[in-house]
Amino acid sequence: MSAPYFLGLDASTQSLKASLLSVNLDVKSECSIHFDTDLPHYGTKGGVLFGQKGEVHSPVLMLVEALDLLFEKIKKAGWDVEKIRGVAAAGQQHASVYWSKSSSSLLSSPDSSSPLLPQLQDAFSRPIVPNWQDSSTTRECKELETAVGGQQALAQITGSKAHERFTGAQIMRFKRIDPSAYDNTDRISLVSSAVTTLLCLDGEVKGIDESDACGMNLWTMNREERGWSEQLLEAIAGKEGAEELAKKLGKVESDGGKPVGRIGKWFVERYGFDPESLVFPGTGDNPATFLSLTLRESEGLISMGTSDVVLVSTSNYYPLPEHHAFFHPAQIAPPSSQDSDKREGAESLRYFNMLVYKNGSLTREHVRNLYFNKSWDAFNAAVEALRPRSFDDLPSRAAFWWLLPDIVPHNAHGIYKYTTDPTSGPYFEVRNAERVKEFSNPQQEALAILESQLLNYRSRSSTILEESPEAFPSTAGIEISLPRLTRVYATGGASANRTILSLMADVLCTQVCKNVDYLDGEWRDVQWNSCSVGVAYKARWGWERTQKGREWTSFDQVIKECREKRRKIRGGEGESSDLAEEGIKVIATPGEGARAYERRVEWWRELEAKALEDQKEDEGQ
Ligand SMILES: Nc1ncnc2c1ncn2[C@@H]1O[C@H](COP(=O)(O)OP(=O)(O)O)[C@@H](O)[C@H]1O
Ligand SMILES: O=C(CO)[C@@H](O)[C@H](O)COP(=O)(O)O
Repeated sequence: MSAPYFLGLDASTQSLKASLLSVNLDVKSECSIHFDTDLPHYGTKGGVLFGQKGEVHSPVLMLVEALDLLFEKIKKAGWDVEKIRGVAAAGQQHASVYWSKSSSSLLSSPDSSSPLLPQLQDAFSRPIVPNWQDSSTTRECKELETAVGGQQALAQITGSKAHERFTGAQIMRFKRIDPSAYDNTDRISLVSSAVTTLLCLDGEVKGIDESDACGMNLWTMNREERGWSEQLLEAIAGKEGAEELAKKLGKVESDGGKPVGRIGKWFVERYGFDPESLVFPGTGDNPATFLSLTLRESEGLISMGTSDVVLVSTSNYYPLPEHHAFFHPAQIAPPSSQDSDKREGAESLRYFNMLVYKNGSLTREHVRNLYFNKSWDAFNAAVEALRPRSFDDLPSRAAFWWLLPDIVPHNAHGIYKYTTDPTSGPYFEVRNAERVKEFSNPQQEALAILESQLLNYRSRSSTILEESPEAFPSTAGIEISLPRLTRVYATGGASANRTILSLMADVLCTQVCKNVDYLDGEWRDVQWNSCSVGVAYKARWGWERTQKGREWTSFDQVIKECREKRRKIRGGEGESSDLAEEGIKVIATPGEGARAYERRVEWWRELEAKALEDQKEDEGQ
């Protein structure tokens, strides 16, 4: 038998992507369908349509048609699909898909001579998929929090306070505005489990993955009684409807490496897939990205795409209203209340925590365009000219650029810039901060936005790590006052910028790494999509566990073994002290400037509080 391949899909807001990986996790090929341009007849912008009162959604049939097009494209590109032994899907988090009562028969044996789109027209009870940008459910969020005793209580149960985009509030609103369509709904999926269902096409709507379920405000994360929260089901569907809602939500997959089926006959007959190819539970886009870098305890991932997302790996459950707590997406977890198996190889529960910022790349781009003639080179030169280089070089300006109302801090909105005088002493410095419209030198604008964003990630990740002893050790002789991430992995478009990554190493006082590939004799930043690759890693892990004697092998172990094999294949070429491990390069380490930033976290926190006070005052006027 030839070496197996693995396939990862990523159904994100703007596109459907696929990555094909070798058995040692080399990315062989990628392709994608872009909703706006490849499927223009749906009229989406950025993959979505905007409705009334904060509604943001996309047509569910667009996802089905995208799947049809994606596999046609894969066929044209000549991918060796017959070698694929494992498949898994990632999907935008929180967004939900509603299956009709006839879905099960429509999903059981589609005709392989025809695409899926015409065959699944009646498979859905709701024509739209509410998108994560939807903000129409403020009323429902309040009701969910009230039902359990407030924000902190809901975060304690489900890992997050109520959020408009989370699925619980979305289902509650759907039931309120269209009760008959809700009644006609047989099952509710997340996007990841809907795509998993479409990969199996065996008549069964597949269970939601437990890590992805944490983005619903419905799943009890408490160690002893992990399961759908009765209290929250009742808040949504009433006492009489709670059981039915639990049925609609179905089973939750708590072992992300256990097959949920085989690739559908439709794929075998139409495209030549091997009928033995296994399908593993799908997961959310963020959990999938988390897997592409195999984070250890207290390490972090900072993704700088359209939005900035900070993920922190922890072994303790630490829910707070400002961030989201999720289960690790690839662990052999102890069984939940829904599981009947025993799991001798179960690991202790692991988590990751997530902070999501709407003001990421687009906001940085805005500052670059405003002051640096749309040039990242000019922006970077300004940062390099002014950045702190010693213990005493304390920043004396801060800029909060909340062009969009942000998620963290909740609803922070506006532009707030301050200068302070470090010689005036800690007590007076922030009190006497001067609010300015612009800094005296435009160079300061570049450094100020980056410092504020990075100090934000430094400050809030340290709060998440308060109970992690690993996060305290000093680094490079720099004395640490707050717990810190022991390593950061950077991904997303802005991670191409070495100046940003170098400043990140100083402000977060830690090593910054990236995924790299060895190509034509040198290590280069990878160009692949972390999310579909991360979920293909999961399929690779799950497949390994189907091999003799490997049933309880952990995800981290399998990835480590694959990396080791790749190193051997490289045969000693490209060995370098910059490699943190195979395929992971250290891009930046904290320099002298870190000593200055280490003294500025508290100062920044006070300035952020001041900016929020000023926002309140401005809005009151
Ligand atoms: N050299 C650079 N420096 C800073 N930001 C950059 C650079 N190159 C690209 N970006 C930013 O990356 C963003 C796109 O990131 P990407 O990860 O592709 O986003 P998404 O996956 O959310 O569409 C752009 O908005 C751009 O501002
Ligand atoms: O809402 C969140 C996380 O809570 C977003 O991170 C979405 O999960 C983003 O999906 P894509 O834009 O990548 O499709």
